[in-house]
Amino acid sequence: MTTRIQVEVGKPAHGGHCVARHEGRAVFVRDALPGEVVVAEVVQDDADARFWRAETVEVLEASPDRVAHPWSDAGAGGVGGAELGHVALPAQRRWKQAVLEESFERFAGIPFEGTVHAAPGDDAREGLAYRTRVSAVAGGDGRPTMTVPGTGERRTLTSMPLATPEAEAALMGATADPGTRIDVTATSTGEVVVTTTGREARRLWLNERVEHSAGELGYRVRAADFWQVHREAPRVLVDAVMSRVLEDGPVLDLYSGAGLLALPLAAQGRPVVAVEAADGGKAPAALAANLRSRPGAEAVGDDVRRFLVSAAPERDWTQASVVLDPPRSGAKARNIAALAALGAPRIVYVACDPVALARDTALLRESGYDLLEADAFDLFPMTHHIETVASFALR
Ligand SMILES: C[S@@+](CC[C@H](N)C(=O)[O-])C[C@H]1O[C@@H](n2cnc3c(N)ncnc32)[C@H](O)[C@@H]1O
Repeated sequence: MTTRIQVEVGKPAHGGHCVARHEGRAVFVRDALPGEVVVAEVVQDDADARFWRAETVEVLEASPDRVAHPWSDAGAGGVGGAELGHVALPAQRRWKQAVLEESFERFAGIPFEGTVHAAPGDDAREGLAYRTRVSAVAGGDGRPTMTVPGTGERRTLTSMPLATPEAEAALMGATADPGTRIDVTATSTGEVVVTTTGREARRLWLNERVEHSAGELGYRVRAADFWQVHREAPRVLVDAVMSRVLEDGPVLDLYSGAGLLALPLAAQGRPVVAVEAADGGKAPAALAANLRSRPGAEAVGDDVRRFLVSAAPERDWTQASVVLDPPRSGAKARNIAALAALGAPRIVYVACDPVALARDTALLRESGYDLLEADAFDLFPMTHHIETVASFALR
């Protein structure tokens, strides 16, 4: 039997839901907006649970920020991947601003004073047509499907409007053996590829171009390599990092992927050490390819933790800028401690998770760094994700 409750919806929480209260218990409600009154179906109603999760099934009093979901396959009861589609685009940014402010207040103990900026062109495209990478799983008839959150049910896609038109067309035209993952990559140079195995994706070399404030750069990237998803993200993040590192001196780029952030710094002729573990400790192929012709730039295939405690202390980083772009879980205590021990005067932290950033901010502050500023970029419209760039100075 399912439990339905009527709740007044409170503020947004990290993860794409809003907080409500029911009989003294916190309930995380999806597909709702702050200030709304909704009927929600509880999806986890364990009597002992500290909090419940619930899905909106009826909106009794709608927020003025509620809009029709732009993707017919998603929204309440539909596939995941666009959990803020029912929220007007400016209100999505206010939502993310509120999450950042709360994360900093709770986990960093200081206010978040930045702003959530739209990526260039997103307002004109209404927050759609931005993803250059999309993935799905082939259903029973071979066509692309995505999962309905919390159910495990797979639905065949009829469209994917978050993707660029080229990526959407490739995804919708793709078929594969049932159960196979389908990955679409549409590069900035017009290449569009569909891969269905990791082996194939590791063999397929592609070309990206990034036009940033200080010039234009070409990158070699395999379909399997990490590359920023939003069509404008490479440019936005390169500019954000370049304006925050020290004007000169060496750079240590940790979690460097294919070298998106390392290459423009190496192109300035400064010594760059870039560390990436994607190729399992072997030379990271894309990173090495992108830094090959840059004297003074080094591509290191290693785990960041291992590098920080073994190779890094043998060098002098006291004039260096560290660029840190960890996965969603953040850098965490042991990495922050090892990093702080290097004594680099500047750290530029690119974060895809506001709570992880706020926790790491607290750790950096305890380890002798001051937060200079932090600013945010809405590089994942229609979702709860947000990219934040923060800079820290050694006290
Ligand atoms: C968020 S991506 C950033 C990549 C790059 N800075 C960019 O913007 O394209 C994080 C990268 O860290 C790598 N990574 C994750 N855990 C790692 C670890 N423990 N050591 C080294 N690299 C790691 C991943 O393979 C991924 O390429």
